[in-house]
Amino acid sequence: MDAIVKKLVPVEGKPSREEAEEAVRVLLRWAGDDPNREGLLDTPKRVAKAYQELFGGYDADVDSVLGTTFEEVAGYNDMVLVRDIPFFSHCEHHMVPIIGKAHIGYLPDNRVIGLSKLARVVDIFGRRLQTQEAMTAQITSAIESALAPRGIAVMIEAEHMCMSMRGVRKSGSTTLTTTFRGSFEEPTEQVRFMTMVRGR
Ligand SMILES: Nc1nc2c(ncn2[C@@H]2O[C@H](COP(=O)(O)OP(=O)(O)OP(=O)(O)O)[C@@H](O)[C@H]2O)c(=O)[nH]1
Ligand SMILES: [Zn+2]
Repeated sequence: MDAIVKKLVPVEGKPSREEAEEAVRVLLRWAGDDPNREGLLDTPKRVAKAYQELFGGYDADVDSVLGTTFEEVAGYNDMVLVRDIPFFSHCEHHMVPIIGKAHIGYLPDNRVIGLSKLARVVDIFGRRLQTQEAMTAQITSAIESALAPRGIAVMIEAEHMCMSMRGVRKSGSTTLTTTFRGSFEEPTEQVRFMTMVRGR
């Protein structure tokens, strides 16, 4: 797996908690408020803590999450699809939320992975600053590298708050991204994937 997919280590080291809180105070002033008023006194501390959760994907180790695979599935070798995996991410351009769902399908090669692990991978990459394209590719590469399936398909549909709340202000528009690798490069497999994603 390439470096971007693996655990990321900040190049210049992490700032201290105090530095992070001071940065929040600067942004509060930039927004036009007074960081010293009562309601905002604890906000820098809360924001620093929230960032640890919202961006916890930088500290996560994808390889260890995807480490457990198993073969004993009675010869099952057809598509496994986990659809509608909800996620929250943040766009790397504006640092505002991306809200979406991921659908992950793969064709096993005599080996499967725990279903929850697919959702965990979405969380790891979601909890980083992202573009939707990169997140789609990273999820695909991580699973492909851990499981070596015959094929993998990943689709993400998401609303970007940077397009809804600000800028062009088009709320409700959805962006779709897909990657199809291995057997899913065949159009018939792509149709089967899409039919299963959309079917209810
Ligand atoms: N391709 C891609 N673009 C994204 C994603 N998230 C946000 N963007 C876009 O990133 C672009 C950044 O454009 P810039 O012109 O540098 O920034 P900006 O002036 O804030 O752009 P506006 O959003 O148009 O106001 C915008 O068009 C966003 O819609 C994403 O996941 N993928
Ligand atoms: Zn954005």
